[in-house]
Amino acid sequence: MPAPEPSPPQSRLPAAASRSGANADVARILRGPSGLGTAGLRLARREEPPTPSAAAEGNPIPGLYYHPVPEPDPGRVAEVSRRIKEWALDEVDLYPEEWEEQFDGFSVGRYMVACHPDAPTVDHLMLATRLMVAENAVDDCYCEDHGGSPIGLGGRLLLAHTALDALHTTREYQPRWAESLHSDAPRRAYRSAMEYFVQASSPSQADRFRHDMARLHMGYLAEAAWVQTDHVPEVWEYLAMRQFNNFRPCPTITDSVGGYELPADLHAQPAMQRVIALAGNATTIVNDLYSYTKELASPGRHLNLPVVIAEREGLSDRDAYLKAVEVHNDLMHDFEAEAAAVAVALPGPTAQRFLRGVAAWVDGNHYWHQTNTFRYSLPDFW
Ligand SMILES: CC(C)=CCC/C(C)=C(\C)COP(=O)(O)OP(=O)(O)O
Ligand SMILES: [Mg+2]
Repeated sequence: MPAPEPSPPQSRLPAAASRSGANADVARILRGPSGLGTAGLRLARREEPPTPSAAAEGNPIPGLYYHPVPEPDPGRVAEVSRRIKEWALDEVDLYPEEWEEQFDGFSVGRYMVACHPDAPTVDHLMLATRLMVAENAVDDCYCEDHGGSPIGLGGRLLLAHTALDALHTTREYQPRWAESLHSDAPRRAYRSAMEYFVQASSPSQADRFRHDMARLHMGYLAEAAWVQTDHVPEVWEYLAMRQFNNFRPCPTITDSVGGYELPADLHAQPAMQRVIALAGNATTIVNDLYSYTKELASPGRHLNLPVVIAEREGLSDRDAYLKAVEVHNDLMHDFEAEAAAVAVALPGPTAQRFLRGVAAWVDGNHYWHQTNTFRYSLPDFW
């Protein structure tokens, strides 16, 4: 007899936000209350309503479900940008001069200020910014654009992971490991960014981050294995890989960056885990859609959702891209419905703030992808 099919994990919490008719609840819970006297309950630091800024460059993908954000505070962006460059050059010797334009074009200051509107200080924003830069250094130098390769990736990633999750070994071997953490830019960046993060977060928040980074590294390895064997996975298999090769480690530090802690037992609730996974998946498919033309232009076949749908489902490039937009939109709607249900089931202020922080990260991530015209451009499908 065939084994029963596992059912998809569903929230056991009250269905407070079924898709129809719940938009107002979702908006209130994820973006904060509106109305007289409620400004202090919202995440955004400034008083302006969250309307898209006239200054925002780049066009949103037609038909994409997303929420515009206010233009990130220019004073904060300038200060984070200044400090992150100082860290990259003076503390971790991150890149050679030739890469400066790309470092600047990445606009990590604008990215992190947009994603963390409730960070109490620039020091808090720097925690996220250093980690974001370090994560991209590992992706670029080990996996992709700047000398990366699937060959030998497992060994490189594992050793870099020890910059986040220390090696505990004998006196004889400990010094060689400690030295190794200074031996290339990705390891220097991971080590330093993690040191700052550990100092500012609780042991449980640091461990949550290590776990999310192990997930990320596992995702990189699956992608690399498929590249090595020129394998195009089925669409659901691709989505499984991309759930790990995913932005998840960024929204899940929203509480550390906000200067508070979501207790481990609330973070571990299956319904909260589902919300986090859906948010991470939606943000990562946003990357697949905005980086589509960049990845088409890169050497070899770069797997992303539209490419996999076209290949596996026999659709034209355009139809596959439009289907990928629908997949993203479904993930976003599910994220919002499940987050609203969790907010009802866990009504304490910390869980609510964490959920709003994750939603703010989702919206800021879309903003950054849309407006980063240095890095991304849309295909000509409309
Ligand atoms: C910041 C972070 C945790 C990144 C991990 C995974 C990752 C690099 C992405 C989700 C971005 O995807 P991709 O490698 O396709 O990036 P680009 O399209 O090259 O911007
Ligand atoms: Mg991409």
